[in-house]
Amino acid sequence: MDLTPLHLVGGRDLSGEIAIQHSKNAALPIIVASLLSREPITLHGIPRLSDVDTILELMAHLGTRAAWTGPNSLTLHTPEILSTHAPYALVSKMRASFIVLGAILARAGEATVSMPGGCAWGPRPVDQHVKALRALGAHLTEEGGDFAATRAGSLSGTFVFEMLTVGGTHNALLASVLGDGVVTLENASIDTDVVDLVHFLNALGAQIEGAGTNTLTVRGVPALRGGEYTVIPDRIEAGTFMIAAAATRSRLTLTNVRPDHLRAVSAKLSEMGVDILESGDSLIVDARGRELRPVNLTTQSYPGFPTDVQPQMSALLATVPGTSVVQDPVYPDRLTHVAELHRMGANITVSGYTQVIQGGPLHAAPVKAADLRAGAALFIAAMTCEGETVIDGVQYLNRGYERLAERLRGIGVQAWQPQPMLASAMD
Ligand SMILES: CC(=O)N[C@H]1[C@@H](OP(=O)(O)OP(=O)(O)OC[C@H]2O[C@@H](n3ccc(=O)[nH]c3=O)[C@H](O)[C@@H]2O)O[C@H](CO)[C@@H](O)[C@@H]1O
Ligand SMILES: C=C(OP(=O)(O)O)C(=O)O
Repeated sequence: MDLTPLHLVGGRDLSGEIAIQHSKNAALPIIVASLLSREPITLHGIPRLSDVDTILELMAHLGTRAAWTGPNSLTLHTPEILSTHAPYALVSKMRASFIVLGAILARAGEATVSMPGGCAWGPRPVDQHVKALRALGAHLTEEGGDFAATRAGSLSGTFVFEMLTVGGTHNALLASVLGDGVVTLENASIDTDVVDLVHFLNALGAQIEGAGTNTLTVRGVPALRGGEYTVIPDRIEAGTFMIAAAATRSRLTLTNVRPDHLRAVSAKLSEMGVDILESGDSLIVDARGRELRPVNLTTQSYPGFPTDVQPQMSALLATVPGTSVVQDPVYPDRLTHVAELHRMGANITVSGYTQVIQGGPLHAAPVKAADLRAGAALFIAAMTCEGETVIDGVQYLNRGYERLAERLRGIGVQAWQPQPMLASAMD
């Protein structure tokens, strides 16, 4: 994937239509869940992202044969688990890979998985993953940076999560699907990515009830069959482009969206004065000629305002005259966008997990993304500036946004990644 910096000249309206990719954060656990079946599985709507390449590298190590059978269609087949060890070099690249623990444990009866690394914005504990698996009967030890898990028989029993955790719910579900026990997960996440994972697993023959509620009941089954499944649209990418339309005071049509997954973002943009029109699986965002109002927001688990859209919203609010207050208690240190937005003239004061934002015009500057959604905040800010912004750290954008420069050009943004000159061409 192209790692050269993203150049963007802003100050122009967005226009037309953008087809939103399918969900990265639903696709990754579904790809991992394919480990539970010995039979081939075809997935549609898999975004071509570096995170997908990373998880496939780990899966290849575990024994999965993967083949792209269409631009966004992937066939996965794991007839045997060849290794029950997910090493540091592969797990540390991406936190989502930690859920292979539950999947390998279910399929092979034992698993050793390296602790996931912390993220650019701070610690992200996995204590709930570990407590859940232990409460359901797995034996877990921690040594040398690895978690080693074994199970004597099928997992069973009840676990009550201490907070809503998407990854923790994924891991506990994956560990519980095979066998003959009954597992009840209480205070489970109702996130769209958990619901999509349950729909996928049930399509392969799992027996999970309660998707979309806080209580999930898993009745173990002896095996999962193969099958075909299409992943849901990416609500975080959709939220990003809705905010981009608002920031540039444009009218933009988003296709391949689930408007019902975007209600918290839509409500905040409406409160600011943006018109949002839902029509089937499309959404029209219209901010033309609007004087947007500042707002306050606090992130929450789904269906609340998503932390994954907080940096983008902070960038938008940095352009809206008046005072906005943004709080991110889900990830209190998710603030790497702030210093970079300062370079573009933003007035943001941070205290704990609270940003107090005094909006006003921004200006182009060289900036660097230190994580995925901070990168999105920067390209949104750049769209509002006359002049050329150069965004470094494109490897983070490649984690979550498919063919970004090309798709930005499709909606009227001047965006490009200059190709480095080959040595031979410079002779
Ligand atoms: C690949 C993927 O899908 N990533 C998403 C997933 O991450 P991830 O699944 O890692 O996030 P969680 O839902 O687990 O985290 C929610 C909150 O619970 C806390 N927590 C979580 C687990 C745990 O064992 N102990 C604990 O304290 C976290 O610190 C956080 O404050 O959901 C996050 C919250 O919507 C999103 O920002 C990420 O983009
Ligand atoms: C934070 C994200 O992903 P991850 O949990 O993999 O870091 C994200 O998608 O915004």
